Amino acid sequence: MRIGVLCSGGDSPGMNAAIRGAVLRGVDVHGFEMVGFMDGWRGFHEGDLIELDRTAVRGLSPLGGVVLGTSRVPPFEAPIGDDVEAGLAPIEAKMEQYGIDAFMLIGGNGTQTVAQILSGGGIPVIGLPKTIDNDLSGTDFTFGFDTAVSIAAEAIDRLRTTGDSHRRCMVLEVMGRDAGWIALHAGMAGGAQVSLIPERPESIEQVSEWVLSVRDRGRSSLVVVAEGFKLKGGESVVRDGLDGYGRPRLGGVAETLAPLIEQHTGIETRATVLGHVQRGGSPTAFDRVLATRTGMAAADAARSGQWGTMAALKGDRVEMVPLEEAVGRLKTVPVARYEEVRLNFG
Ligand SMILES: Nc1ncnc2c1ncn2[C@@H]1O[C@H](COP(=O)(O)OP(=O)(O)OP(=O)(O)O)[C@@H](O)[C@H]1O
Ligand SMILES: O=P(O)(O)OC[C@H]1O[C@](O)(CO)[C@@H](O)[C@@H]1O
Ligand SMILES: [Mg+2]
Repeated sequence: MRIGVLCSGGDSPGMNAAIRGAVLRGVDVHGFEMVGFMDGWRGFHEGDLIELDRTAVRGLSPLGGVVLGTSRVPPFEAPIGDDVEAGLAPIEAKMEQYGIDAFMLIGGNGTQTVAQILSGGGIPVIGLPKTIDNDLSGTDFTFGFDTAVSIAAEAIDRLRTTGDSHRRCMVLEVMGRDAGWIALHAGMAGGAQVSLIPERPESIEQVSEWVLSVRDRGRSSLVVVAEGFKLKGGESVVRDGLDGYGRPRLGGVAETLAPLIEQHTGIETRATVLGHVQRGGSPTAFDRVLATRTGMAAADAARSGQWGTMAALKGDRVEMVPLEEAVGRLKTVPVARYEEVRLNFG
């Protein structure tokens, strides 16, 4: 069997370790041939691919980013309509040209949606979940999330000392387009006084009240905010331009929030946007292990013909779940998880 590996969506620390895990198990143990398409579907469309063998994946586990590259280039020339067979014909023709029998698709919700479309059309595919946002359903944690949280928690620690020295309120913006997992976990790890998430709008009056109560206790506030957070009655803060998939680019909510907090509290406030720093660099040991196990489980699933599934973390086990479990709805922060931290805001 010859398997094509392809990454799409934003990168996520651990993708290299996942590729290595899949190749070590797939090529060396199961005797597959494996190839990697460069820059996601671009490489597939243009025939830009490399052989993946033990040498190709040497030393990859600690490396951030992804050696194959990733992109949001669309897989299909046009939206797949009712005639799925016709819609997938160009992909099947290319698979034949490259001698590919199956895919391993590494990506988030969008990528796994594509995996499901391919699988629905009879193309053998296995999904490997990644996203720093941890918003993919069907799995407990995605690799990359732990790394992003560690980086964000360190940023909180650092902002804290300068904020305390100047008696300022510091606002840190982290990623999280639709789900506030990074803000929630980094805020908890760093002891943030307020964590704001996309799932739960708050009013500026409420945020200011928390910041003032911290000041009244003689402390300075650290507010962590997910990029997708909206003030009550407000909209997401967007930057100019669209991402590769045509969605507005988020970012800048901290810069909107900081002057408002300053205005409402009279406390000097500064904003920091952590941005892509939280997606870069070496994965944590946790993410390396999770990613390697994900890759190995995907190779085992290919060996046993479990197509149309995704390698998911369930408790301490990596199990194959149907792609339907992963797509369709995002894994957002449950109300109870937010409420338990909100009780201590301020
Ligand atoms: N419903 C869909 N139909 C066709 N193609 C899709 C669909 N959803 C996503 N895609 C394609 O898959 C690519 C990857 O999806 P997306 O950009 O959402 O990244 P992702 O895998 O969800 O990762 P991230 O966590 O970075 O969002 C998109 O850029 C797009 O080309
Ligand atoms: O700048 P890019 O690569 O489009 O990605 C930004 C997006 O990626 C994500 O981290 C998801 O991977 C979102 O939280 C964020 O909006
Ligand atoms: Mg997505």
